[in-house]
Formats: sequence, C-alpha cells, structure tokens
Amino acid sequence: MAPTREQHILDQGLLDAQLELWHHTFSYVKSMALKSALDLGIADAIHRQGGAATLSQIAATATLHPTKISCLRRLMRVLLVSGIFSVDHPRDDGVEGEAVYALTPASRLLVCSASVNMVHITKMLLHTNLVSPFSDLGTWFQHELPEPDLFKLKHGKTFWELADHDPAYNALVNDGMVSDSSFLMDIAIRECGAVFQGIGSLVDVAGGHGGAAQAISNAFPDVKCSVMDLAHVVAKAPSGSDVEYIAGDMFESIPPADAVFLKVRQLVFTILVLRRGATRADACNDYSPSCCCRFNS
Ligand SMILES: C[S@@+](CC[C@H](N)C(=O)[O-])C[C@H]1O[C@@H](n2cnc3c(N)ncnc32)[C@H](O)[C@@H]1O
Repeated sequence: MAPTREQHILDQGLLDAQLELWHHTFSYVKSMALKSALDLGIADAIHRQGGAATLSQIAATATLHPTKISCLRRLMRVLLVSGIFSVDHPRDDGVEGEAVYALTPASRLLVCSASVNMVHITKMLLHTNLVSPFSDLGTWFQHELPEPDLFKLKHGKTFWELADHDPAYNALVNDGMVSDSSFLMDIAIRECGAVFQGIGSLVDVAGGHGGAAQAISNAFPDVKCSVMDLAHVVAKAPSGSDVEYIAGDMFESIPPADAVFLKVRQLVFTILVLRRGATRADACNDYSPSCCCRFNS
C-alpha cells in the first residue's frame, strides 16, 4: 500500500535526519584521511612529480603495498571532497584519461621540502595522544573542575608531563610548535612588525624551541630575544643562535626584559607584546599591553 502524502513527508524527514547524523558520526574520517596522507607523504609524492601525479605514481612514491592501490583511490576521493587535493581527467582524442591529482593551497602546506609548511604542527595535532582523549569527553563532564583535564583523564599525565616523560613525544610537540610559530611569525612580522620597533630586549614566555623568538631576532637583530620554557623543553632547545633559552615556570617568575611576548593561538591568532614601564622590573603589573596583533586563522 502506498504511503499517504503526510507519511511520505515524515519518512523523508527521518532519512534526512539520519543522513545529518551520519555526516557528524563519520566526520572524523576527514581528519584521519588527512593523517594518513601525511603518514604516507602523498603531498610530497605529488610534489616530486612536478605538482600533479597519477594514482600509480603516488602509490610508487608513497611506498604503498600494490594490493592497496584501489583503496588509495578511495582515500583520494575523501581528500578531494575535503579540498586537500584536486583532480583532473585530461582528455586524449576525446577520451577521458587517467585521473591526475594535484596539490591545492592546503596541501602545498603539507610538502616537507617547502620553505613554508605546516607538516610538523599538523602531525602533532593529529597524533593519537591528542585525538584519543576526545573519546572520553562525556566522562570528563561528569568530573568536578579543575582536575583532571581531558588529556590527563586519558593518559594519567598532563600534556606537559607526558612530554617530559616521553622524549619522542617531546620532540613531536616542540617541532610542531616551531613549525606553527615560524609559519605565523613571518606573516605577523610582515603585517605588524612595527610592534617590535624600539624594544631593546624581549622574552617569549612559554616560547618552546624559539620559533617566534628566532623569527623576531632575524627580522630585528637589535632586539635581544630570549625564550623561557619548562626545563625539559629548554634541555633540547637549539644552540648556536642569538636567542637565549631560560628554564623556569612562568607561574613563579618571568625573566626581566623590556617586553614580554605571548603567542595565543585559538581560532584567532593573537600576539601580545607587553612593554615594561619604568618602575619595578619584576612586577607583572609594570607591563602594559601596548601592542597586540590579531589575525583570523
Ligand atoms: C602550545 S606551546 C607554545 C610554544 C610557543 N609559544 C609557540 O607558540 O611556538 C606551549 C608551551 O608552554 C610551555 N609551558 C607549559 N607550562 C609552562 C610553565 N608553567 N612555564 C613555562 N612554560 C610552560 C610548554 O612547554 C610549551 O612549550
């Protein structure tokens, strides 16, 4: 028996609702497809072919098992929908040719050899250690604030404690932060470099391995730049540059300098340069936020 018009509208609504739910249920597939593109070096493989490559060229360079080529086509389909890669089917004598995949502005940032790239920070953000805590988000809401944070609930340690205990993870985090800071600071200095003029010394608080401080020091050699961070981070900091590294806890004290630099990166990238007043060098309230840059990113 054919459904009534009212029942048909209700059924269509149910199917639309299920589709909506499935979109959200499987949205992690996009992130995981991006992670596997990074793990396999697909952007590098396309780049090595001059910026456009067929599936078999990608498979050969990305050291895929030959039995997985048809699966690679499906992975590429997800990455095309996400805008990570694009595809063309060049015609030969009116016949549609083999698919040729190309880099997009987003995947150009995944090429390891590119001078501007976001390889390390993307690897860090998609690492299991960061992704897996979100499966316990519901449980976390049932705990009283402030402890444990979501990361500690999963791993038994805070983000920074885990980095302190796991050298490989420490390296992943520090390299990731340098990659993010180098990328953003080039833009920040071009767009609002004036905030650094006239400063004699600057301390980047929680500055990691100095991605930002090094960029400021390169652009403004007269500014004496230092980085303050936790001891396990400073222990592995690069040497042989103008940037000085100081181990400490920012909640206890901050080394004196003309300006304190803070980089905050959430939906909006903000750098805050707090200039010191004329009185006590060690007092936080002697610093005022005289300069601040914000970018949508
Ligand atoms: C998200 S990373 C940012 C690193 C750097 N500012 C950047 O943007 O590239 C946060 C940094 O804060 C450091 N950190 C965390 N707690 C700290 C504390 N109590 N005192 C000093 N540094 C701390 C971490 O070790 C890490 O290097």
